[in-house]
Amino acid sequence: MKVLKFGGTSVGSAKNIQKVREIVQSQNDNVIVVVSALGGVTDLILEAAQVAATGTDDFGNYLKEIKQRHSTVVSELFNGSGPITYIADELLDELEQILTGITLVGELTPKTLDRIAGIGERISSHVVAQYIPGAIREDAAEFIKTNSNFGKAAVDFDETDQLIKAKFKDFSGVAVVPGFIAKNSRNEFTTLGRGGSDYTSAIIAAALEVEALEIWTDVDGFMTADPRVISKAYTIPELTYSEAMELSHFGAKVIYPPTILPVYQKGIPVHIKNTFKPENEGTLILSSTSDRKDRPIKGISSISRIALLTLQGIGMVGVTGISMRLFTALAKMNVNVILISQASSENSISVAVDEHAVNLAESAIRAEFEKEIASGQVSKIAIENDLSIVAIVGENMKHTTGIAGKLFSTIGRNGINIIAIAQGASELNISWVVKTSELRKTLNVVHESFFLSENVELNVFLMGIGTVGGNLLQQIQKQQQKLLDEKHLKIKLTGIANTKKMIFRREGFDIANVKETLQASEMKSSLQGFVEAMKAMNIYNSVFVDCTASDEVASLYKEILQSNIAVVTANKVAASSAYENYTALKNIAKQKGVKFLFETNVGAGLPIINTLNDLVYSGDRILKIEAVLSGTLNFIFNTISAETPLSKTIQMAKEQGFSEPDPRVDLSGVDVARKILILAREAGYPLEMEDITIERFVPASFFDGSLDDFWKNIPALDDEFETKRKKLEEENKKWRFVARYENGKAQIGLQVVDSKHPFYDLEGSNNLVMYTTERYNEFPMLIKGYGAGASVTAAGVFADLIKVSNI
Ligand SMILES: NC(=O)c1ccc[n+]([C@@H]2O[C@H](COP(=O)([O-])OP(=O)(O)OC[C@H]3O[C@@H](n4cnc5c(N)ncnc54)[C@H](O)[C@@H]3O)[C@@H](O)[C@H]2O)c1
Ligand SMILES: N[C@@H](CCO)C(=O)O
Repeated sequence: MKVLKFGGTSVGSAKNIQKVREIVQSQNDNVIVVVSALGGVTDLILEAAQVAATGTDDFGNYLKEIKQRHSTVVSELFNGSGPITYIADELLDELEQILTGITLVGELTPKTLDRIAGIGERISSHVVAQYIPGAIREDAAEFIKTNSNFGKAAVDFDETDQLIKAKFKDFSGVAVVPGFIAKNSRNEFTTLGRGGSDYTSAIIAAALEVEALEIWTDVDGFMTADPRVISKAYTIPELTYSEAMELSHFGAKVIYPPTILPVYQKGIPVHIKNTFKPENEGTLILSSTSDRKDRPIKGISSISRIALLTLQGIGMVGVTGISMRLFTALAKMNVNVILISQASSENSISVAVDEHAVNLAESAIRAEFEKEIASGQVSKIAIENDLSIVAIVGENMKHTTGIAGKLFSTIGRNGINIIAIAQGASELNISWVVKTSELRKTLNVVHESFFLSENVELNVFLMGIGTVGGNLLQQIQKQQQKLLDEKHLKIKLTGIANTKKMIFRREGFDIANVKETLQASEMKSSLQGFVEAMKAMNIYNSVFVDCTASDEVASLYKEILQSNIAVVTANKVAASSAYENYTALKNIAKQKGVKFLFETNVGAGLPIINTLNDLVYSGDRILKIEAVLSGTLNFIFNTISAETPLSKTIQMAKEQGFSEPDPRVDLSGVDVARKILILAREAGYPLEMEDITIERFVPASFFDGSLDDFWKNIPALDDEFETKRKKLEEENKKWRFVARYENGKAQIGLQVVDSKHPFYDLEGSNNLVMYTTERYNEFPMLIKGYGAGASVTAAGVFADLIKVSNI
């Protein structure tokens, strides 16, 4: 035998009741069907009663709607005829009479309310019983017996179990039973509390020790998190009774928590199923589950509209009875305590309560501790509003180390402040309090970090869509699906700006037409505006990508990192700024637990900085760096010829995307100076730009004036360079612009190399770096390859981005 319970939505319309019939008829077993009232009817009855209690007869509108709901369903299912019409009318007349009575006396007692609260179930059970061929209706009030705590009566299990067993002793077929209602020993109607139909079904299931209890509802079962917040939330296939209980308490309103106890005691499996998608597996609740041990967390639940009350005072330390008095005071006022946190110092106790109860709770505590407040033993009763409680639940957390560590470091890394924490020794649940404004981010972060989300999300805010930024967009677009399919990494472009416009979208932009979207945007670009928008969006796993060459943009990193947003940058300005600023950025990143990555600052996509870091972190010491670090200059010296003069090669380097937006930065040696400075710093040497000796090969006068002046004047150097070039060619030598670091000193300049020199054969825009280290001593380590260009640089930025995601 099985017990099937159908909720309000499942019996909410004629169409839905047809589905219920299909489900019941598809069972190859005897079934007891427990039903709720038609969706929304119980609320209407309760509201009508409240209105009636004001002494007016304004309940008419509610009554009309209640009657309308039932008559629509009855007429659609039974063509408006048959015995059901009389039964429904009779019960609705009973409701009307009692509501009229309430109006006359102008008072509503809990007992009277219970007299009518279950009328919806009484009607719906008749409707369903008559609609399923061969089904009989049984009245729950005859066999579920309670005390007289109207509104939430306690079940007398001894009597109830006996009555249920007697009632269904030789039962076969289909019986339909109203949920929620019961009677006391005086034969008066009582109710089992809201959500009580679940409870009814569990009481019957437990008494008869049935094979299974199925709760049919309008969702697919317990989800890993609230699907309205986490789009990636999915149905949890199996839960233990304790896990289901915890998740229900913390806001997952799939099942009414007391339901669990009777079935848990008898070890009866509970299956949560969706009436509207019966083919889905749903959630199975059992004594022990067969799920994966590598996922210690089953689900995340949350409750909003929480207030935290903190009772504080040095005078509380070591004094017994404080907690007892606190909780007794709250209990007396019927204030439900949702979370408790007390530090071992005992100088404060925090309790989380429903926001609506906070004033009541505060006055109860003030009254209780009046004397201690007056004497200063209790120094403060602090109240914080607009909070939420989040809880992770999972039996596999027990004795698994590192969960709390991972949880709180992930939350911290995303800049979310934790206000209070509670974990019971059962290790089944860790709960913590955050500001409600941080709730969405918290749920996302936790869902993702415990692999409850199938995909890791990376939210990208890109500034600058020129040569590198533009190419990066193309690469992300091309690779997006593959990363999602194979690496479960979802890269979302959530913000983008050029110098004119900026746009933001939490759900991410379609990269295929993001440039058009940006152009059509009305939002003017503003640096501070961009940062403020990122902060306001407050999305977890956010990364700011700088593909500009701007000083102003680089000056934003501090604030960005401080907001727990990672920074990936192709722009060398920050890492080559004052040493103090460079270290400050690194420290903020470290302190906040977010990444600050700039691999493309040296050698474009070549792994020059990462390799250096690996050497240093593994205990090697960098003794000497010799390198060709300018793609532009190497290209120029490889391209210059009798037909292609210096000025032309500079233009070509610009056109091919090798040079800086302003090529004077390359020609002046500034770009290379920045690079050797960054390498020296990453090698552990605190160098400043002034410490670098720069030997220029283009006279300073060419860098005075505007960029236009530069382009106009530069051909004046062509002849001189051609003469020198010819001579070099005859000697079979080449120019290389070389950077060197050794013994705390760095210098850069033009060098003539012969064919034996390792830099001689460095083609095109290639770069080459030689690290002489303690380990790579006799034969230095060499890294060589394209040192500039849109696609390789964008690829390097992309690689840094992927590193941020930690996949
Ligand atoms: N091109 C390369 O081979 C290469 C290699 C390594 C590193 N880099 C670095 O990458 C960065 C970009 O280089 P690029 O070649 O793409 O230059 P680019 O001139 O093609 O693109 C830079 C873009 O940034 C935009 N920009 C500038 N200031 C801005 C602001 N305040 N707000 C929004 N957008 C702004 C510009 O409008 C431009 O579109 C530079 O820092 C450069 O040093 C380039
Ligand atoms: N302008 C730079 C780009 C790479 O950093 C170069 O030519 O090397």
